[in-house]
Amino acid sequence: MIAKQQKKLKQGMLDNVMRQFNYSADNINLNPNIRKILSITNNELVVHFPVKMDNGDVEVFTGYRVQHNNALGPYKGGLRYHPTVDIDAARALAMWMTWKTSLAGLPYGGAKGGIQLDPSKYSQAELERITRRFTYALGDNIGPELDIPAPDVNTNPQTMAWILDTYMSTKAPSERSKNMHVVTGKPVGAGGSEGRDRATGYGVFLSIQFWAENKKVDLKGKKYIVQGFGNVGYWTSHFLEKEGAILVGVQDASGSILNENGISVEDLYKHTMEHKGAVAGFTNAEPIDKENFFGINCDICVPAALGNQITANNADSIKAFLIAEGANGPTDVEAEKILLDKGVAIIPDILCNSGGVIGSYYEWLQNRNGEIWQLDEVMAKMHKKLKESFNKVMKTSLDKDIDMRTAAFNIAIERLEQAYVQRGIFP
Ligand SMILES: NC(=O)C1=CN([C@@H]2O[C@H](COP(=O)(O)OP(=O)(O)OC[C@H]3O[C@@H](n4cnc5c(N)ncnc54)[C@H](O)[C@@H]3O)[C@@H](O)[C@H]2O)C=CC1
Ligand SMILES: O=C(O)CCC(=O)C(=O)O
Repeated sequence: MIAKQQKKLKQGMLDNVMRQFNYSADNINLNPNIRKILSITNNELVVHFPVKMDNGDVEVFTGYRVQHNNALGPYKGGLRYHPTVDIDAARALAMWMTWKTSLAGLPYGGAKGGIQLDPSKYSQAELERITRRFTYALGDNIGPELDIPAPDVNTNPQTMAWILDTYMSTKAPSERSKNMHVVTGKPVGAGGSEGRDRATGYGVFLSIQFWAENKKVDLKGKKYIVQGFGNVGYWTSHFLEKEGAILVGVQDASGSILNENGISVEDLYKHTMEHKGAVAGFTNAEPIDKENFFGINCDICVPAALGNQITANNADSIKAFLIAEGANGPTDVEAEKILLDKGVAIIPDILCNSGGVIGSYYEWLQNRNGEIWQLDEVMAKMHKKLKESFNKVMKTSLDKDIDMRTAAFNIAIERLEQAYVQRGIFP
């Protein structure tokens, strides 16, 4: 079952990001030499490392870190713990990171990685040992000015704190404090930044709000569904609810639920905290079949789980007029064609979920400069930065009469092209 799902995600995500890239490269007539460079990853690290389990047995795990491109700055991107993590998934996700950091105007490149495992099968103590061993195995292939990991699916501030602690333990005492920015998304008490916890969801919410302002749509009373109720799904829902939008459906790994009259975001969050993160069993909503989730009657759809969730198989059933991609790569190329033909707008992942890496950048800057910023400062900076990105994408989309994903890719790739040309690699 896992092997089957893995195959589907693996083939889909890399194929998807390459098709998106090539479409945009054709659209901007990208320098063919730069197309060659950007089509392939710079470095790929696969590590196998043994870890002692609670019962005394040893298990060997496989971890990945793919560094796609660093033309604009150090590699940056999350670590995912999931059975579907493999080399192609890491390649695809690393590539999306390069476009995302470029679009956001950050001094970063793109990377991604993780471990192929189902974390629900391991105790907290085992996850700590797995993370520490993985960090040792990565060694100096990560570093505060080289490659800076962050949280992704099934990793969190605690995971980042273990990585930081392990990485620091490999450095001389006098060097340790200089390495605080080797990871972002840390707990605030361990060098993290105020606001990084909500950064991605806040960015998804702001993207929806900017889009709504642009199209003169009032978010109050609009119905929305969310796939994934983890970090991104929860915080997006939190901000949308505050704006008066109504959550009517949620799907996560445990099941799918519906209440056309509205689901309280905070009540559902409380339920998930008491049920190992699962939405299943929430009493103020009814369970529905997994297959019917994307067809729920709503205005806005927020995929905030895994890649390739909206495909040619379900795109036609979508009733929403707006898809805001909280996840990376949730919509495949075939589905996107169907949706655009139907007049559905899509705020693409590399814009929509870029609040996360923008929040990470602020954490990295604070660590690097010995500063501590207040929450309102971080949120205000994030708002300004996201608005700039959003406006650029919207303007390009309207001026050139292209969809928002192509506009976002064009801006991101042109910035990279300019960097290569100005550095004189192709005189
Ligand atoms: N955490 C971050 O800062 C960022 C995350 N993202 C992307 O957002 C997405 C979600 O990430 P997080 O919220 O951080 O992860 P998370 O681990 O906090 O939550 C993941 C959620 O997805 C659900 N899920 C897993 N498999 C599923 C399936 N087959 N069907 C339906 N739901 C499923 C889980 O039950 C959980 O609710 C990922 O695509 C990630 O790459 C993007 C930018 C930044
Ligand atoms: O915060 C970061 O550095 C990257 C987060 C991430 O993995 C993503 O944006 O997909």
